[in-house]
Amino acid sequence: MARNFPLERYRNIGIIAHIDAGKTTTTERILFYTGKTYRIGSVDDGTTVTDWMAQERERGITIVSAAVSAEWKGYQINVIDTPGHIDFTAEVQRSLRVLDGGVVVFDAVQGVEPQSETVWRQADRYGVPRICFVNKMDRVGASYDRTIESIRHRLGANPLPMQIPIGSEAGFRGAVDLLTMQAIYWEDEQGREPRFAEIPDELREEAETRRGELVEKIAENDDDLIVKYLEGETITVDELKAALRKAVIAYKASPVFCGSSLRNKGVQPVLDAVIDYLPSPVDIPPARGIRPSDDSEVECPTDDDAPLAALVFKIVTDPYVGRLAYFRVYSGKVVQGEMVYNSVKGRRERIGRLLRMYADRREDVTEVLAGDIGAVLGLKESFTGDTLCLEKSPVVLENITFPEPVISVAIEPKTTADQEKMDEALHRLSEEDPTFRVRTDETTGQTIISGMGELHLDIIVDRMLREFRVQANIGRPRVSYRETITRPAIKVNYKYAKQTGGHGQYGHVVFDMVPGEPGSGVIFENKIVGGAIPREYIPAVEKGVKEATETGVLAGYPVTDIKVTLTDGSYHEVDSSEMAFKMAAIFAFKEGFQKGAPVLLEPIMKVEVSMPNEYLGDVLGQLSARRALIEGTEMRPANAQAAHAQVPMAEMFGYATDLRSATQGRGVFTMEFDHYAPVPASVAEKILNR
Ligand SMILES: Nc1nc2c(ncn2[C@@H]2O[C@H](COP(=O)(O)OP(=O)(O)OP(=O)(O)O)[C@@H](O)[C@H]2O)c(=O)[nH]1
Repeated sequence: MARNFPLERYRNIGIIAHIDAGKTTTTERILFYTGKTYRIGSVDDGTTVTDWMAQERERGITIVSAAVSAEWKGYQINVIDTPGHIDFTAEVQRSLRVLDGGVVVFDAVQGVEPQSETVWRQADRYGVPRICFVNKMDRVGASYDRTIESIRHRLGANPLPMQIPIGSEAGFRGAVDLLTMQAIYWEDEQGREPRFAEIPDELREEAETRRGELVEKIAENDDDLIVKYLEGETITVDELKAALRKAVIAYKASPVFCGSSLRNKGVQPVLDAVIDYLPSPVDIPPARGIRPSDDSEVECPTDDDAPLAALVFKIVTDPYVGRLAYFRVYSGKVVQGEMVYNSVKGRRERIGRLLRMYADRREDVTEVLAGDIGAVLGLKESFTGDTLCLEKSPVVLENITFPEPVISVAIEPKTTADQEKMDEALHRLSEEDPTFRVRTDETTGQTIISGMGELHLDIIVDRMLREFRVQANIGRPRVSYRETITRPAIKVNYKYAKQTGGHGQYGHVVFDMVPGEPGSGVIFENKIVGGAIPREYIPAVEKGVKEATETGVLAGYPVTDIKVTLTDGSYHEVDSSEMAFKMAAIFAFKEGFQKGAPVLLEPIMKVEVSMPNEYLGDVLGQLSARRALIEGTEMRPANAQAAHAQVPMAEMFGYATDLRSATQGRGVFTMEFDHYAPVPASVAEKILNR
């Protein structure tokens, strides 16, 4: 099958924003103007297309990144929806991983907000070129210039204003395009037919000055243009666009546009800018992967004829269609009916029905080519982060790293008859969401779910009810503590020997256990030389270690940041078994752990609170009472202050309510996991006594 469009005419983009900046409304308008939806959706009526999940509609929050395809002026634009709420940064991360460019939406009243900073930094990390859209120009207090200033100062970015607004607040009517020096007005109700006109007299001088500044800034980035500029030669609009495109793709500049999605103004120039300035899959460096046989690095060129390399970035369990895996093809093609190889799981899978998702329909396709995004039904073993490739030429694309869940709650079905249904529902939800985990507490037999915050777990419980019809009670949220050792335990020696009737059980291991780097998890290494323990028993020893780390010795929390090295041991010709070696490993681990001066670790969150000036004292007081380490404060526009702090997760429950009452509802905060740190002794004692 030929491509719908040449590869240079693909754009894989995300609409990135902090909560409530208008991402969903803007996405809606994009889908509307690109002609794939037949009426304008509205977040406030709960009729949007991308917010298809019921509770998203109710809460007005976009949770799931659906990938939707659209067409604009002969280009294919794949829009990957990204969530704005901090509890879902894992969703943001995994979508950023497969995007080639982003449209960052700002609220013209609020300017840069804490969450815009978080996602902006993440976009830096994943190397996503961006254009900016200053939305909500119709609101009272909207300011295009102040928003651009905050992009420059707070994000340290290089924003280039491409327009100036015409009219403001309720009188906002259109914009002056500083490249073409034309005025654009949106006058019809749906904003479908922008009217182009002369620049109004009162804006002409400002437009001239700002065009001069813009041309200089663009020319600065291009050796040929700067010469022309300095020599006073005319530079054409096409030359300016070409130079700006290069600068955007090299992360040197971000063009800025203005509008009001809700009032149907200003969206088409953003679509034009997506085409003009954001990269196609061939403009970005090829993806890199690892050859599993020898760990060598391989390049995955954007080429349909190269061996397949595709990344699964999203699993959605659709109650009607089934399990849908969204993937991005880097090299080669995914073909319906063919076998592919999941190199992370080491499994073969058959590609079932292949779909391209539009806002209002699904389209069956026979193949998805390099640089494109698709969805497949029927994969059984493949999850978010897995690579699909060819068995004869396996490759593992760089996996997506997700933060560890920081809170957990016990959950039980309202009726015991629902237990099985609940287990199934939780299992499926955890497949979709790598930051959501399910486990059974060994001592109480309770089902424990863990996630990134209270809202995250609320939504899981809500989805269980709606999509799987399981009612559940949940307990009080608890912090996900961890356990580790602080001192090495060398030559821990354990001999597991049992004589039961005829056959005996014999396994003997010697371990060195040392504290690991923060964030290193559990590492097992086999250093036995010679045949102290036959090779076939080593996996059983490793399994025993892994099992022992699942429930720690101090208070049953998972163990982390520890390195276990198997150095010696012995076996018995007749009585040794895998079981015996596993048991020996479990007992040795427990013994060594006690010797290693074990401590409890707690998750420490990076918290940023912003509020009007007059509440700063109260906010800092509240934070200090919550064991916060205040890192600093800074002035924000419009008489606001921001406080940065590190606060133990345990102290953050109920913070939203406290902050609201201390600031008369005007303070907002964001938090994200930062690191694990030892719990102070006095606090640890209380937790251990519980
Ligand atoms: N006045 C005004 N309000 C807008 C505009 N765009 C969006 N809104 C409103 O702002 C609110 C948030 O808009 P959404 O589109 O849901 O924002 P979002 O960023 O997608 O939020 P999440 O999906 O929850 O992350 C809604 O009530 C919109 O109606 C605009 O241009 N002007």
